[in-house]
Amino acid sequence: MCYCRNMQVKIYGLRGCCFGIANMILVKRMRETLYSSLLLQEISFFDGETVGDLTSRLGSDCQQVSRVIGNDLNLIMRNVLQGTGALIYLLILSWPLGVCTLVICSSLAAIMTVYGMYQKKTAKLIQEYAASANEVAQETFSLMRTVRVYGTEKQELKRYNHWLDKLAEVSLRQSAAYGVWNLTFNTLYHATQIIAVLVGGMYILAGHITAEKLTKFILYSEWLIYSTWWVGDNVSSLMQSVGASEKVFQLMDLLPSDQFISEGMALQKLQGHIEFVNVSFQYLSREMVPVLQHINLSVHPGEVVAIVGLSGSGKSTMVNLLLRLYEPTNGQILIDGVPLNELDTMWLRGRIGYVGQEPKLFRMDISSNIKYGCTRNIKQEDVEWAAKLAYAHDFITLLPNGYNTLVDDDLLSGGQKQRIAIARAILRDPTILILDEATSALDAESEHNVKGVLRSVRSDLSSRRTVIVIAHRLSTIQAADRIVVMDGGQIAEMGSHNELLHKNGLYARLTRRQTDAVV
Ligand SMILES: Nc1ncnc2c1ncn2[C@@H]1O[C@H](COP(=O)(O)OP(=O)(O)OP(=O)(O)O)[C@@H](O)[C@H]1O
Repeated sequence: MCYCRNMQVKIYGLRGCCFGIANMILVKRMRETLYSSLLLQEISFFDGETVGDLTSRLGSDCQQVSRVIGNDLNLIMRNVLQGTGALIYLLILSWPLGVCTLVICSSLAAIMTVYGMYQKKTAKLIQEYAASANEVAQETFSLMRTVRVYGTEKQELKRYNHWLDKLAEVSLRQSAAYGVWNLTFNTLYHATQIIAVLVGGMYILAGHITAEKLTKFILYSEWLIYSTWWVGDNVSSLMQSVGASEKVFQLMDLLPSDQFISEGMALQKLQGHIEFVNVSFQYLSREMVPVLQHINLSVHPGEVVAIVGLSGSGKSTMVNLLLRLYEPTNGQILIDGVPLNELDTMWLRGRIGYVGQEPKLFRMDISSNIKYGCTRNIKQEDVEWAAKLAYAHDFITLLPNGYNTLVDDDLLSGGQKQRIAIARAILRDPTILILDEATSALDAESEHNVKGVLRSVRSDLSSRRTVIVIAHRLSTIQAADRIVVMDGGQIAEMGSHNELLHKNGLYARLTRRQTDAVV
């Protein structure tokens, strides 16, 4: 008895250690999860997930993992040890009574296994429904203006309630299962006591055991059955945690991309020659739909190439492949004659400037947003120089704290955000510049001026930069050296503005439609 108590004290000490370790593991896991998410082999993992879902998982699922280690494992270990000690002692006291108790505990263990599996399933459902409800709430808040304008408040509330109802239903089932589990435990617990008193009483009358031994037996059998209950309770909680954390484990199991583990080649100087050689591609989430088919394109150093085409024809996907956010399914992309996957990705990305369709800014001050990702030593004058060239300096100086103003969602207009993103690209002084509808929110005059700046300004004046520009407003790309017209994931036409007009194909048709629309 005394030995068992000592053991209990030591195990309590173990619990403290487990909690300490668990907290360290929690922080480490959260860091690792974010890190592995950023270095994922396949960026498509995020395509089916909303950012909100992932961020909530990052916090709550990691906490679940930590709870498993800090609490459940520790309690399971403690109760298994206590239960085993009690069982050995019971068998020594009276083996027939010990075997009876063991049979009852085994039944309890079988029931708790089934219950544990059920808990795992419901925990997964609860996590999924809670994430879906979160997603609706997050979406509604971020699209508040659209909801108000279209008067869909009740509709959104209904959508949210749908997931909450599902959540309530599963939670109710979970509580009912817990009730049944407790009832079973109590029945078996009392059955043990009744058996012990009845059989034990008969044994005393027959003179096989003493009353003192029977009292000890009842106490130890109580200990054994409670240990079994605790193990069951903690196993089911462990299953619950495992079920809820499945997504995080899945994320941790993914391998980091080759781009980050293998050291690629860094060229002495990047010329900016880009070649797409028979490139085909489809997204993992829609494997049956070919997005790009047999693309062959060579962009010379210093050339300005515009990519145009109908919505969904694969223009942005070409850029995504060039930025190595995805790997081509077939064919390869060469930069200065070297396959993209043999180049040092970080080195290459440091020489590429990219301005996307709807630039999102970080919650940092304007200066930091302009300097973002620039590895050179940047002075405030450089930041202002880039902002002036991007026609952003004037509106920045009118902000309450100028370049130190913190950017939040509603502070800047779409065009202003684009100018900041353009200033960021100018400051990097890239050899290859990619503009994906980068000036769509600018007025015509600013767009014209900014484009001129983007093409010409290079600190190394001896070289021009290679520019790939995606645009829907065809009037803005007429001066490009070459225009590539995309249709259904293939290159339909290629040539200068005048050549394509003479061809009287898709480009000429698109140009006519835009001119008609203006008239
Ligand atoms: N992450 C993704 N997962 C699955 N399919 C995608 C993904 N991104 C794009 N697609 C699909 O790939 C096709 C090409 O998309 P892409 O964005 O490259 O077209 P785009 O020509 O740039 O269109 P837009 O001019 O409207 O920007 C579309 O059918 C689109 O639905």
